[in-house]
Amino acid sequence: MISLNRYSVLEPTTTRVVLGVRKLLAVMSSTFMNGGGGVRDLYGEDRATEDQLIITPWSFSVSSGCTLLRDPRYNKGLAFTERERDAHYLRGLLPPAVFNQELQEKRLMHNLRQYEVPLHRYMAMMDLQERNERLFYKILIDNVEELLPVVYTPTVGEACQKYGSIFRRPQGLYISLKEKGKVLEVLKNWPEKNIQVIVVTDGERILGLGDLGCQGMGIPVGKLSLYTALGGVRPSSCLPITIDVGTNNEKLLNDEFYIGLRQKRATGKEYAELLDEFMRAVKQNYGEKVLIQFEDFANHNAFDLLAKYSSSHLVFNDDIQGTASVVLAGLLASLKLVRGTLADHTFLFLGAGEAGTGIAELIALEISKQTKAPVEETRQKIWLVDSKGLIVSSRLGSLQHFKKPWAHEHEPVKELVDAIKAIKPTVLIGSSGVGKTFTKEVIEAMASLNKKPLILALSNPTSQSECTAEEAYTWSKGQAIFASGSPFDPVEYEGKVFVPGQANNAYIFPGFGLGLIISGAIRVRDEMLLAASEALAARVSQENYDKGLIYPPFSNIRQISAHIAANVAAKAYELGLASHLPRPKDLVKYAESCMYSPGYRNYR
Ligand SMILES: NC(=O)C1=CN([C@@H]2O[C@H](COP(=O)(O)OP(=O)(O)OC[C@H]3O[C@@H](n4cnc5c(N)ncnc54)[C@H](OP(=O)(O)O)[C@@H]3O)[C@@H](O)[C@H]2O)C=CC1
Ligand SMILES: CC(=O)C(=O)O
Ligand SMILES: [Mg+2]
Repeated sequence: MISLNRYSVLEPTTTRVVLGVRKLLAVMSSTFMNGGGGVRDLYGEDRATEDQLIITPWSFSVSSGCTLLRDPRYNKGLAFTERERDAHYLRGLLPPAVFNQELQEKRLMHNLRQYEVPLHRYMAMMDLQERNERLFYKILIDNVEELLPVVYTPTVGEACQKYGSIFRRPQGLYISLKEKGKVLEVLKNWPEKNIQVIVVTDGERILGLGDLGCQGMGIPVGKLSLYTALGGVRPSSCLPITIDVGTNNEKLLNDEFYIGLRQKRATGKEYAELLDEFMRAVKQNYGEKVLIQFEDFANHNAFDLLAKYSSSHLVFNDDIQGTASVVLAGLLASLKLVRGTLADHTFLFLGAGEAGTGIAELIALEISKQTKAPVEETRQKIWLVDSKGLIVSSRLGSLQHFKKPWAHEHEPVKELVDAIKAIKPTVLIGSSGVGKTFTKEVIEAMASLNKKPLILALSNPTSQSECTAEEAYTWSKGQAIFASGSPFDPVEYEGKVFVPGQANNAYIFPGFGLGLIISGAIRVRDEMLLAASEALAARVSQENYDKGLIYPPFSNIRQISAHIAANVAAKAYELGLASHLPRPKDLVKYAESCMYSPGYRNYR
């Protein structure tokens, strides 16, 4: 198998065929000139580059034998055929049996199900990803509903909390303050050159678990595995990154197994400079069309980073924009169950941060689009409560900028339940990161005001959910339409089975990103988020509605992602932001055809 290896690790015993010296030197020099920019000398032959250092000498080699078995991208384990075992020097390195991929999948799923501790399943999945990438994605795609809670929320939250203890092999790129001034060089250490999506965190707001510093790496790794499994983006073009500027988490700072910088978080100029260097280096190394997804930054940085880079880079904040799009989709779908239009509803949020205000703004934009009323007017039916109570105009002077548009005229209200009584919302959305805040009194208040209250408990992981599915259905006496950020099992209440939906941005970002990639989009616009919501809402079937669901099951997610991608791409073409021309006629088919397929390939 031809793979790109570091020149320094080439050994005659592990690499049987090395390309000719001339070609090797040429490849070594290729594209890896120092990033002064300007000169694109692929083979290090121009006078203009003769004084530049080769930062990373790469070489092509042909993997066989143990090297092949240890290369997760090409390893097939026991699925190597007799012919492949002969041709690739594998004889004796594998036991005699040949298992096809389906049998491997069956065996692995059987083994995974033996683990009773979710974290052990997570670790087994990560081991598989590092051992046999195609098998990892095949079992994730084929068993998505069972494995999503393992590689994603809630288990990924626990994995991040214990990342230092369970750390085996590094996944993704770590860029810390130590690398300030050298970020481009760090990017060049990553072996893949054709990167299409980067998910980056600084670890400060990991799910609802707070500051986990460098251990937040589990989130970009998990999100990108969903980009591939759910959205079909090739794993080789995905790059997880953690920016380590320290942590204010004392527990981690005192933990001997903590893997990050042992210092308090850098802020202000020092933080901004590292982030800016990173953003410039990404564009320089991967070009204009690489998608940078910001994930789990604290809100005091998240809004500013998005605003600062949205006009110069292809950036997307999943917590603000992806969450908004998924919730709007659920609301649009719910109109089949509660009737009326979006404009007929009144919305109350517990939590006015990235998720809360992001969702609020997209709802306001959609109502404005539907009714032609100005967005300043459509915001009036949307209310938010933060840790200090209802956001009202008398608080304007002390509010963060992203809360100001929601400061409506009203007397101050401290408690959520009192806000419900005063505002009389039809929809209650939890985005506070604080568990158990939708108390019995809260749910009962919603049920007393509405025949079918819509209750979304978005906070992750499960421990931070505002209420459980069982609480929502029982306390509302079966009236609630309920969905949550982390999954809950179906609930039986008075002889009826209620199936809760999962309102999680995982429905949106994989298809959204694919849509940007296939159209060659260069910027993200709100209209694309609305297009994604509409595509997702349209995938909810009558059968789903009959069960009280406002989201389709994840089992169809690849098809759903293709429709989301097609709608997003169509919008990119319409807005003149697409660069892949001509526009494919059938965007759904085109999106499907671009999706990564994890089946093993035959080796000659
Ligand atoms: N389901 C999904 O797809 C997604 C879920 N989430 C989840 O949403 C949660 C919040 O994320 P995010 O918006 O980014 O976080 P932020 O930190 O940006 O916002 C949290 C908000 O909750 C408020 N808050 C905190 N404690 C309380 C309380 N006791 N009562 C009322 N309000 C409170 C904060 O108030 P103040 O401003 O006063 O501090 C702040 O406004 C997390 O758990 C995250 O996992 C996030 C993205 C996607
Ligand atoms: C789902 C997600 O992005 C979050 O909880 O932060
Ligand atoms: Mg997130």
